[in-house]
Amino acid sequence: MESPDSVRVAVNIRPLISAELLHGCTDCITVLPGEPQVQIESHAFTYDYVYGGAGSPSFAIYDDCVAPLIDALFHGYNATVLAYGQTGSGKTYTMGTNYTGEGSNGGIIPKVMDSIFRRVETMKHSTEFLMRVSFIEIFKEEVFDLLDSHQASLSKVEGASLPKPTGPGRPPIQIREAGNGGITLSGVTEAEVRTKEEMASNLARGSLSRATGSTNMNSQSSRSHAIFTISMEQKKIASCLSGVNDDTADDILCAKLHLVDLAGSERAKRTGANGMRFKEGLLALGNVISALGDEKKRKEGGHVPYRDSKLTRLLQDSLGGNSKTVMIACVSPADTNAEETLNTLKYANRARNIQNKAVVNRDPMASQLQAMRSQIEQLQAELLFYRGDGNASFDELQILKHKVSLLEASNGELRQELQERRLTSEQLAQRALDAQVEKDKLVTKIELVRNGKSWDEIDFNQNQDFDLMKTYLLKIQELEGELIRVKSLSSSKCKRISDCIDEDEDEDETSKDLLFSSGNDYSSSDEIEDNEKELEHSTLQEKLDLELMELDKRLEQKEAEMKRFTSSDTSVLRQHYEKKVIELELEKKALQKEIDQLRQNLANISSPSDVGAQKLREEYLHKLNVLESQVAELKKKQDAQAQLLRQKQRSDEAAKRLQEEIQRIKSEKVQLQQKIKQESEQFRLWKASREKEVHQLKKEGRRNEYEMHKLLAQNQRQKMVLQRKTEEAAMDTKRLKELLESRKASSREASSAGNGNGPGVQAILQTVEHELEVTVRVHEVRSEYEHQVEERAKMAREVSRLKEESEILKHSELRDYHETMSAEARNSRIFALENMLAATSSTLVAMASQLSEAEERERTFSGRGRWNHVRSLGDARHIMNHLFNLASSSRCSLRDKEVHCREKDAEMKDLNEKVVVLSGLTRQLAAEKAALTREVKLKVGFISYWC
Ligand SMILES: Nc1ncnc2c1ncn2[C@@H]1O[C@H](COP(=O)(O)OP(=O)(O)OP(=O)(O)O)[C@@H](O)[C@H]1O
Repeated sequence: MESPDSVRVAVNIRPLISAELLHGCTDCITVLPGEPQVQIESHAFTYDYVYGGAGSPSFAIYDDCVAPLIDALFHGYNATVLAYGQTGSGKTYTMGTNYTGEGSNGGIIPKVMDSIFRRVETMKHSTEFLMRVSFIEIFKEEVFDLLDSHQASLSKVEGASLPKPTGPGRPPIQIREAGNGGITLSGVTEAEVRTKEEMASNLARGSLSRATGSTNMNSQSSRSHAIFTISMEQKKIASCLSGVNDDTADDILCAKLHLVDLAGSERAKRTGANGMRFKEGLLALGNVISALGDEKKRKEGGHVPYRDSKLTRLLQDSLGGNSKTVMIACVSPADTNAEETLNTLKYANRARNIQNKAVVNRDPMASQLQAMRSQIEQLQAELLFYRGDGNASFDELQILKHKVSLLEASNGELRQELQERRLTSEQLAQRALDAQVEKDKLVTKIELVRNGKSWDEIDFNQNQDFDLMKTYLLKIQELEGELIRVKSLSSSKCKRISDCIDEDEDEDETSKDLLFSSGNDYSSSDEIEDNEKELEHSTLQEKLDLELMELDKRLEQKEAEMKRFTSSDTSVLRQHYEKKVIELELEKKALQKEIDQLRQNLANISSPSDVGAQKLREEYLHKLNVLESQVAELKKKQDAQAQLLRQKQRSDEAAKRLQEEIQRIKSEKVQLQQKIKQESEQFRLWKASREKEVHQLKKEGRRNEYEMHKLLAQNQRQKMVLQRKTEEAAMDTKRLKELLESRKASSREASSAGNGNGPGVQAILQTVEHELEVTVRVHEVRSEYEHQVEERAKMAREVSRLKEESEILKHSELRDYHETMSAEARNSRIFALENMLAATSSTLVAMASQLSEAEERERTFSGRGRWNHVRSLGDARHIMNHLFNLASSSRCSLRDKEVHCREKDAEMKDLNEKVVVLSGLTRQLAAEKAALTREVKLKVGFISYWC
């Protein structure tokens, strides 16, 4: 009978209300005519149904979406209608939660009531119906019973910030998980209703007690999540069963329809609804929808955080469970609400991916009930027997005795099992504690990393951690094995005790085996710390859930036992037996008295020879015999009654013991629930801190990347400058060599032409010209070399600074690296470096211009016009002498220059080596950064995977 049903999603767009029109709001939602598609801004979404705007009229919601659910309800399926949306978007209006019973306000709930009772009316000849309603609200993460008579006096809460009364007058309802995995509310009022009017009055009564307040957007805003539940049990009437399949003849179909009106989903700030904790429920609902809506996670069987809030626990069956569900996303078309509307639409879109698995809810206890009924009948027959004065045998009494002994035996077994469970529970608690200790250690380690411990130190501890992980995983496996053992033990016992084990258990076992095998797979893999932690948490949660389920099952069994004890109204029975014993006693006394009287009469008969007296005597003796046998009979009866009374007393004591055990199980359960709550809270905190940490690491990673890019670019620039300078230095050296060569040649020429005139003078002039050029060049080269020396010194400084930087980057801790002061210092250093580079470039530019000037001068000197300035030979000689002097001094300086050149070459070599070292460091840094980024990505991946 199982079939996967997607959650169907409808969007209801209400018209602009007068307040919005007054504010000049415009419609920002477009509905594609004839298509269930809405468009807002640049986003388009497709749903199962769209109402309002250009879509279908709103009144059609019931026929399209809800009527099929009513059909399903009558066929034994659970169903849910859930209204979601921001405040003032029309949830209450659409659901009709504030229906008072008069007329029809067009909402879904009045139509549901109408439809159910019309249908019941047509089926009443063939089917018996038992209908109950409950109405609860979730306010500040507590569940309250809106139909509880204590609450009748509660008035509406004025203003969203006023708290509702709590305490003894308004006790919160506890959520309990039934053995079959269903959720029940212990002690909630389930009012039996027979007519539509009765149902409506319950709804109106509950609505009056609901928490409402005034917000900026809705004067009558619901500040709590309300769930109106209609439970329906139906059974075919025996006389109408001819021809009906025997298997289903005794079926009792029990189904529930939840009508959910959630509180507004908007951000509290905008509406002024501060201090409300319904957000927690909505947030958890969003997480549940995300987890169920994500196909990948669903296929992988990821953890669905139902336990994060009361709302999600209560809607556990409606979302991804045994229910047919329709979600109605209510939106306002006003452009001022566009952002919230978009959020609602996204939320609703995700909900469409949720797959439910609705099954027909046949009462699993129907057969057991039948057995109990026959037991009651049998007991009643027994009672009749003892009330009457028939002489029937004591077979029934023997049967009763046998039953009591059976019950006592089963009770003993249960007690033993309970003891075992208690032991297991203690062991589990111990293990949970151990896990917590390990967790704390890991958290401390993370803290150490964050607080600046170097990677080397962490690496040093890595082996230890790995061992820790291994022991940890071993523990988990051990725990899982034990759980399987306990579960199999429990199921075999249950089989023996009550013969009522579901097929579901096998399914559970299979799924658990799967879980364990996946756990083993996992343990064999070498995952990172976060993954381990998340898995550990979900395994622990699942284990605790299983524990809780087991306890619930146990509790149910005990309660059923208890019911069996109490079903045959023991006090009445006891009173009857006691009365009977007294009656028998009285009767016995009366008979005894009669016997005594007869004996006296017998003794008074004086003459035994008298025939009359003889006859009378015989008559008396006969009567005496009869009476004595009657007394004996009565005595027997009295003994039997007394035995029965003792038996009853024993069973009363057994019931008392059972009651105590129930109490103990209950308190254990409460403890377990608290433990689960604590565990999930701790995990939530851990997760939040991890997320924060990852966020910081990401930020740091980005900063590192930026720094790296900057340093790399700088390094590249420096390399280029260095290369250029090296080339220039090589060029200069070459040019210097050429100059030296030409100077040598000119001196040779000068010495060979020293004795002649004419051409000799010309040669001298040529020499002078050469000398001049040489001088100019020498000057230029000198200045150039001076610049070079300066530049190289600067470069050397830069290189050593860069090296320092690299050292800092390599060894400094992440935290220091990201402190603002440190970043500022780095920035200023980089800025200084850049300035220096700029200065070097400008020097080079200046040098280039100087060079071009020198070349220009050279050109001028080599031109004809220069000869006009050398008027006489004397001048020329004078100049020549001067030049000779200059040449000799320049020769010396050239030698110096050569030495300098060699020195510079050595320096250049040094510099090149440093550059190589620097590049190595840069590569190392890049590798470290890549590793860091990989780690961050990995962590982000895992966190998003577990979210
Ligand atoms: N389809 C509709 N047609 C006309 N008016 C509507 C419609 N839906 C809602 N309204 C009006 O909008 C206002 C807000 O509606 P309602 O109280 O149902 O919102 P809500 O979503 O339940 O708000 P809250 O979350 O604050 O309880 C009411 O005045 C209601 O009459």
